[in-house]
Amino acid sequence: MVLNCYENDYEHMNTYALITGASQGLGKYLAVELAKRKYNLLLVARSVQALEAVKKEIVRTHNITLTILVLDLSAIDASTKLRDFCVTESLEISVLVNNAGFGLWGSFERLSMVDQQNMINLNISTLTSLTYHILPFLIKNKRSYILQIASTAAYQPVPSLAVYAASKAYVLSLSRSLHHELKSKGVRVTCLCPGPMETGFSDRAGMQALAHLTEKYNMNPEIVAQKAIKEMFSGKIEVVPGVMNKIQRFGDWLFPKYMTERIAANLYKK
Ligand SMILES: NC(=O)C1=CN([C@@H]2O[C@H](COP(=O)(O)OP(=O)(O)OC[C@H]3O[C@@H](n4cnc5c(N)ncnc54)[C@H](OP(=O)(O)O)[C@@H]3O)[C@@H](O)[C@H]2O)C=CC1
Ligand SMILES: CC(=O)[C@H](N)C(=O)O
Repeated sequence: MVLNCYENDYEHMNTYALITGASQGLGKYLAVELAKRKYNLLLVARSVQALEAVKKEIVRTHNITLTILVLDLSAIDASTKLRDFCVTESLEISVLVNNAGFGLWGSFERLSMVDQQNMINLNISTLTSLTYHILPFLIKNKRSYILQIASTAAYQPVPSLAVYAASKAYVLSLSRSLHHELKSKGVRVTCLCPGPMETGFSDRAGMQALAHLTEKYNMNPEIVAQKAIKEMFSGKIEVVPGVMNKIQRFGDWLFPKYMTERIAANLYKK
């Protein structure tokens, strides 16, 4: 298998890829793809057991250094704690993957504001502040990469996922701006906009009742991760994996917003 990036160029050897939300789901497979390319890994999530299991699985196959850090990234000081850990451990970071995130399914006024604020803290605030605080590590390298995880939900408002979809629209907008701002500094920014995947997302979002819908369009997160990392190293600004997701993206562009919003409202109605 030909792995793009720099398998013949050992500039990145001994540097780390920092991946948030790597204890399961998409983040775990993104970690595997970077381990294949001989990156050392710093994996961050809340569940120590799940992180330990991922570590055991990866180091069994790949000869890299893998460090885990248990941290609730929805906490306001999480990004500075993570930055301080990287300074204390003298980690050279050349890839940042802001993957940790979750959704909440339900009407805006009925969902808990505390839970929705936590989602904003993780999906928006920590993603932004971690990008800011890790940037100095990335700029030290000749080539570095940032992979931000948004969603196809970024392309249109989704009633019953109102704050979640808005958070992903923010991630997409921020990523596209930073792609241009940071190019001259040797930092390539890519935004991944996947559609539904077979992960723990739906359970956490409380979307079990929509299983008939999500399972119909679910993508394998391992396939999504392979596409995402390949396109990140090729410097692509925006990645929409899967034909159905590309069709949805085209439809969101082509049809009037009111029409696509009504379709989403009916699809995701709780
Ligand atoms: N699955 C899908 O249908 C889609 C998902 N996405 C996006 O993909 C990304 C990955 O989600 P996915 O893999 O699907 O979902 P999962 O729920 O399977 O994984 C989420 C990961 O994030 C971690 N995480 C969640 N909350 C926190 C927190 N407060 N602090 C630290 N880590 C946290 C979890 O670990 P732990 O619980 O141990 O903390 C886990 O490793 C998310 O940003 C999501 O929005 C986008 C489109 C579709
Ligand atoms: C809204 C979804 O079903 C999906 N999890 C996504 O984030 O696009």
